[in-house]
Amino acid sequence: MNSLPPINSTTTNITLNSMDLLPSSTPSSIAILGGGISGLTAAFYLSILLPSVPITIYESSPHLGGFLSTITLTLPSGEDIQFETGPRTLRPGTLESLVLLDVIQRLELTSSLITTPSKAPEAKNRFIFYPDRLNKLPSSLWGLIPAFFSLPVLKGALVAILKEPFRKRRSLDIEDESVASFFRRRFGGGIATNLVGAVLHGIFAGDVERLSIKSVFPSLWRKEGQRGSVVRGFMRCGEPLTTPDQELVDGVGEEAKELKKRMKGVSVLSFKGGIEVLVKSLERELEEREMVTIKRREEVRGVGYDFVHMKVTTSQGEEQYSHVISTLPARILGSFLQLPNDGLSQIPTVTVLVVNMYFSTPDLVPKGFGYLVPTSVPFSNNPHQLLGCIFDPILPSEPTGTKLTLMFGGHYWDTRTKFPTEAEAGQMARETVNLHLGILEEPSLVHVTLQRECIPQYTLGHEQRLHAIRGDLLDRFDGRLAVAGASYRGIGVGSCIRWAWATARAMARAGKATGLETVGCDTAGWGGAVRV
Ligand SMILES: C=Cc1c2[nH]c(c1C)Cc1[nH]c(c(CCC(=O)O)c1C)Cc1[nH]c(c(C)c1CCC(=O)O)Cc1[nH]c(c(C)c1C=C)C2
Repeated sequence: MNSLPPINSTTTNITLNSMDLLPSSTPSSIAILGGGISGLTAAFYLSILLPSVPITIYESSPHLGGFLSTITLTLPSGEDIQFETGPRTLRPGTLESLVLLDVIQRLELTSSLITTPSKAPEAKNRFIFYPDRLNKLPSSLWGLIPAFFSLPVLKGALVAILKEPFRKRRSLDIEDESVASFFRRRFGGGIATNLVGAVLHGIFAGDVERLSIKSVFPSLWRKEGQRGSVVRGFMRCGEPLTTPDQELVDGVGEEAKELKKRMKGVSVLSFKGGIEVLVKSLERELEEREMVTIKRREEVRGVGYDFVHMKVTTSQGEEQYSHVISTLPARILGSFLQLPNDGLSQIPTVTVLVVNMYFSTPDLVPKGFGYLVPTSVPFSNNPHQLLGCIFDPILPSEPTGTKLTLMFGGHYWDTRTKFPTEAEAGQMARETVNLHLGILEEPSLVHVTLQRECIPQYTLGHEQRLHAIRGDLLDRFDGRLAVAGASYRGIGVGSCIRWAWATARAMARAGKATGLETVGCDTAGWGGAVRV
């Protein structure tokens, strides 16, 4: 199963800039902090690359997988309905999905895949609720022209796009900017608040006025910098792959590239049995590896370095390792590292309230992926601060009906300390589907999950913060402590897997890493080019 060759020597030709000045130390024992998808992926690849090195995963909860969780509820009739309470789909179209596909084929999960073609209504029909109704977004270039004239949410957008190439390019002293300010400067206010604000609800559950264009849409920022215009930048194709992306393409197995070719025309992936299948397979695989130990219900409380060993303090005691990879949320790691520039503590997160509902009547919503609600919708039309609603597919094993997942809160609840109870959340969801979709029927099943601090926010200055964190980690830990996870370089499952793989590889090959080696380098990510 493992076509990735193990590493049995410290001599590698990897380029790590300032890291090259540090003495290399071959990992002899590695701790992974956090058993979410990033921690599991890092452990998975380390156990392949360094098969004789002991690896210990620390997870504070009894379950692995973090926010990835599939649940099954039973109707009074005895039939089961499956819900996802967190991320549910994986995107095979991005360059970084190569690592996800590498994991999938190594775990022999290809036969469990469920694929949704890009042309299927469930993938291509996306809606924005604005100001009091669903606006179906165009799914093709041809559909765009009539949509400019008929959709309230696209009012003024055509003129804004035509004018964009003639707008002044940004001044050289702007180092970063909020997404809203960037779009206002390039396209005017309407697109920024209505369209882009909604899209950021559907990715970061975040505030378009606070998120950083440079970290959230790096390719748009780059296009303006290089071509003076986003629209002109899009007209230029065929840019060469950047170094981190080339390393990605070169680093994954041929089978993953083959699988990627088979995924042409696929919009999203999931698994029969839900997204948790990925977690369970990784867990099973790691449990079978003699050198891997998984410590559940063991909370990490501190990390130290005495210039010889890394020390991990947990709720159960203290252990020594040669190297550590932290996949804990940046703020938690920051609270016990207290680095001089304190960059870790400045990466905030938002809380999202997820309500899953099942109604026994089918087709209560149009065919599609779901809808998003921008901040510009009047309060009276979105009193409970819904961010968006997913129209979940009914599985072949399930009775006919309508399945919805509503997501509330996010940045709207930044200053809240008290969140709705289960009963209040259920009521909020009922009132919202009534107001937005005209659904009056009582749901047969309702499930509420408060995902506390689940999505990191790449706010203004995020990239500078990452530079500072990299410097602090090198100064303090000599490349023995590296970071991975959603806090840094991409919040989706695919990004978490890509960067955990990259960090594990850097640590295994060079014996020193921060996980932030390529900060500042262009990468395709989910916001950029899609090529293999
Ligand atoms: C309403 C809230 C949310 C919805 N999804 C997420 C939230 C917070 C989380 C999320 N969605 C995307 C990502 C990026 C990584 C990935 O897994 O691909 C994350 C963390 C993907 C995404 N979802 C939407 C867009 C435009 C994107 C970017 C990639 C793409 O174009 O596919 C739109 C969207 N998200 C939600 C809905 C209801 C929706 C559109 C109708 C839910």
